[in-house]
Amino acid sequence: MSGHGTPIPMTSHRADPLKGVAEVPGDKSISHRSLILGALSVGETKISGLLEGEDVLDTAKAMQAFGAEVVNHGGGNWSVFGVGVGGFAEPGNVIDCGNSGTGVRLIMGVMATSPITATFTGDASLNKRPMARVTDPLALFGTQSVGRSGGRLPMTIVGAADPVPVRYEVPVPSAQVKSAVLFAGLNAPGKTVVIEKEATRDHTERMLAGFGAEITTEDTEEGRVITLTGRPELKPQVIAVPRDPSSAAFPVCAALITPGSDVLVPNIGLNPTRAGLYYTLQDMGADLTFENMREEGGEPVADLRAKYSPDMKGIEVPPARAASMIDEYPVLSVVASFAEGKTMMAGVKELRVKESDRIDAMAKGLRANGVTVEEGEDWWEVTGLGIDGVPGGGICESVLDHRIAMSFMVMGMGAQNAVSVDDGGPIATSFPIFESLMGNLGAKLERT
Ligand SMILES: O=C(O)C1=C[C@@H](OP(=O)(O)O)[C@@H](O)[C@H](O)C1
Ligand SMILES: C=C(OP(=O)(O)O)C(=O)O
Repeated sequence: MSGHGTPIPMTSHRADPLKGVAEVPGDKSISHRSLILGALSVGETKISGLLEGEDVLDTAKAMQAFGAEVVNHGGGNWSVFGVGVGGFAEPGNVIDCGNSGTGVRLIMGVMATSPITATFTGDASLNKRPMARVTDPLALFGTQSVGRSGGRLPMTIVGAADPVPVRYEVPVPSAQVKSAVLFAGLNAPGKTVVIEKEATRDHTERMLAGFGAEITTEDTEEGRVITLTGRPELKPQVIAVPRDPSSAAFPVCAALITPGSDVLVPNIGLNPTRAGLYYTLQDMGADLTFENMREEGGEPVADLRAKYSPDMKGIEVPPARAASMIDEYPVLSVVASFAEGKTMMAGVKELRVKESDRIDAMAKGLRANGVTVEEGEDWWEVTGLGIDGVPGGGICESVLDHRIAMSFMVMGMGAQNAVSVDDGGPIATSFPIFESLMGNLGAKLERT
C-alpha cells in the first residue's frame, strides 16, 4: 500500500566501483499470477521465490478476501489453497490493491464472471489510472461496473451471473488487459479468444497451460490469437518464481555507468516478451553479456554480466521492441544520458498511464540533472552527455512511482554530483531489498 506512509527522501552519491553478485527478487508479474492461479485451483499450490513487495502482498490479501487460504512459510515460500474456477466468495470489504495496476486489473478479470460484487480501490497513483480498458471488454461477458468519472477507481464490479464467452481484439499493447480477459474467460462456457496486434508478456498464457487449462496461441496476419476453453479444472502446481528482469535492470544499468564496475546478476529470465532492454543496451555498445544461457521451466534464463561501459552511443530504440521493455524506459533514459549522442524512444504512449506519466516524470528529473530531453505524446529523446558529462545535483519527484525513484538513484551513482528523490518509499512495491542490494555492490545511498 505505497503512498500511505511518510515520504522517505533519498540521495545517491557517486558510487565506488560496483562489484559482486546481485541476487534480485522474484518476478513481479509471475508472482501476482502464481497467487491468482493458485487461488483458482483446487488444492495446494506451493510457491518459492515469491516477490514479497507491497504490490504482490496486496494481491495475496485480495486472494484471501475472495476465499482462498494463503500461507506465508517465510523466506519467499508460500502456499495457496485455492477454491477452484468460479469458486470465489464475495469479499466482506473493499479490496485495496495499493499501487498495483497488475493486481487490480487481473483480479477484476478473475471475479468478473462469478455472481459476486466487489469494490476496488488503490493509492493516489492507482486511483488515477484508466480502468475502462479492462471494464470495456469485461462488459462483453455481461459484467457491470461503476467507478469514478473517466473509469477510475474506486470502482465496483458486479460479476456476470450467466457469462458468455468473448472474442476481443486488445486495442492497446497491454498484458494486463489481455490477462483480465483470459481470466474472465476461465469461468465462461465455450471458447474465449483474445487477439493482440503486438505481442506482450505471455506469462498468463504459459501459466494457464501449466495449471492445466486448454489454451492455444497462434501467430496470424491479424496478430497473436489466443484461444482459451472455459471452465477447466485447474490443477495446483509447484512454482519456482524466476528472478525479475525488470528489477535486474537497475544493478545492470548502474554497473554500465559507474567507473570500474563489474556486476553479475544471476538467474534472470530472458523470455523474449520481457528482454528488450538487454538487446537495446547491447545495441548501444554496453559491455553486457549473457553467461550460462540455459532453459528453466520452458523459459530462457541467463546470468547477466555488466561492466563499466564508457563508450556507449545513443540509438533509435526500435518501436517494435517497446512492449518487451515497457517498464525499463525510465532506467534506459538514465543510461542514454551517459551515452554519446541522442537516444530516441518512440511508440511509447503507454508510458503516460503507468504509476505516473513516466515520460513527464523522467523528463523533469533528467532536466533537473542537466540533461536535455525533448518529448511528444508518444515519444521522447534524450541527448546524451557522455560517460563523464552528467552534472547531476538534481532533486527529483518520484510521483509514487518505484521505477522513477530507482532510476534516479542509479543516475546518482555515475553523475558528477549527488542525485536525490523526494520519496523512495514506492521502491518497496517491487524491489524491497533495493537499498541493501545496491549498497552491498558499492552504491552510496542515503535516507536524507
Ligand atoms: O501484466 C503484467 O504483469 C504487466 C504488464 C505491463 O502493464 P500493461 O499491461 O499496462 O502494459 C507492465 O507495465 C506491468 O509492470 C506488468
Ligand atoms: C507498470 C508497473 O506495474 P503495475 O502496472 O502493475 O502497477 C511497473 O511495475 O512498472
